[in-house]
Amino acid sequence: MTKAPFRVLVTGAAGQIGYSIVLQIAKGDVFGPDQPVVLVMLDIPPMAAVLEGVQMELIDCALPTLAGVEGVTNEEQAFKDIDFAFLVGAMPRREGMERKDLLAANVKIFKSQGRSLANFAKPTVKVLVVGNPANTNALVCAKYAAGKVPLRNFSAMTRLDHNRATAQIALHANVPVANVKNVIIWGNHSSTQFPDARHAKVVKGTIPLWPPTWF
Ligand SMILES: NC(=O)C1=CN([C@@H]2O[C@H](COP(=O)(O)OP(=O)(O)OC[C@H]3O[C@@H](n4cnc5c(N)ncnc54)[C@H](O)[C@@H]3O)[C@@H](O)[C@H]2O)C=CC1
Ligand SMILES: O=C([O-])CC(=O)C(=O)O
Repeated sequence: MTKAPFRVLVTGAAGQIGYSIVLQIAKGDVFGPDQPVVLVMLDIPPMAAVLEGVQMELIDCALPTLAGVEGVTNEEQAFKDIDFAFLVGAMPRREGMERKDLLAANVKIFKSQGRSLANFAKPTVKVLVVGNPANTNALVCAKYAAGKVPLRNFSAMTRLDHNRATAQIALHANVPVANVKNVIIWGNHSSTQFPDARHAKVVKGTIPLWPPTWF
């Protein structure tokens, strides 16, 4: 591979989501089969041994797109010269909680990581915030990285809401999900989210099928 590797950070790499996305990034599903990546995985110090296990598993896969894999527990090393950041590491909801109930625990993580983006990352870094409440954390992170990393480089992961709405329409209409188009999601990745199916297009065989009777 002739391209220079991207340095890609995944935080919370020892957790549920982090563990499932690192392989997809490492094997070329995200940046393409001819783009090498150096994967940098950050977690908190008590998770160092788990992180080392994840690192060993990735090395054992002998993936041609994986130019290097580092497991670290401090932000300076993690954010140094990165091109992309997947900010997953944060507390998840427990029973009875709303995503906004995670603010107290999680906002401080994204303040600190915003500062680390400003201090250590490439100014061209692109950042996807997954840790909840994702939209608020993305805003906090962007605010603390301001002056170094432009606001437009930050996204919050709300795609899941769009996928869920599309999949539910497909289930109700009894069609493959590929037959559902133009679903829109408004609002936050929270209880204020609004799946908007008014402009959706659903096709069964060759027959347009919208709105169905149950809508
Ligand atoms: N935006 C979205 O669509 C979704 C967001 N989420 C959110 O993603 C986050 C992670 O979820 P899971 O992987 O299921 O949780 P998890 O608890 O399995 O993993 C979280 C990991 O983050 C680590 N961590 C905690 N503080 C950290 C810090 N300061 N720096 C680096 N790592 C840190 C933990 O040690 C743990 O390994 C949660 O906030 C969850 O609510 C979950 C699903 C969908
Ligand atoms: O529900 C949660 O807490 C995790 C999440 O964001 C989702 O699955 O949409």
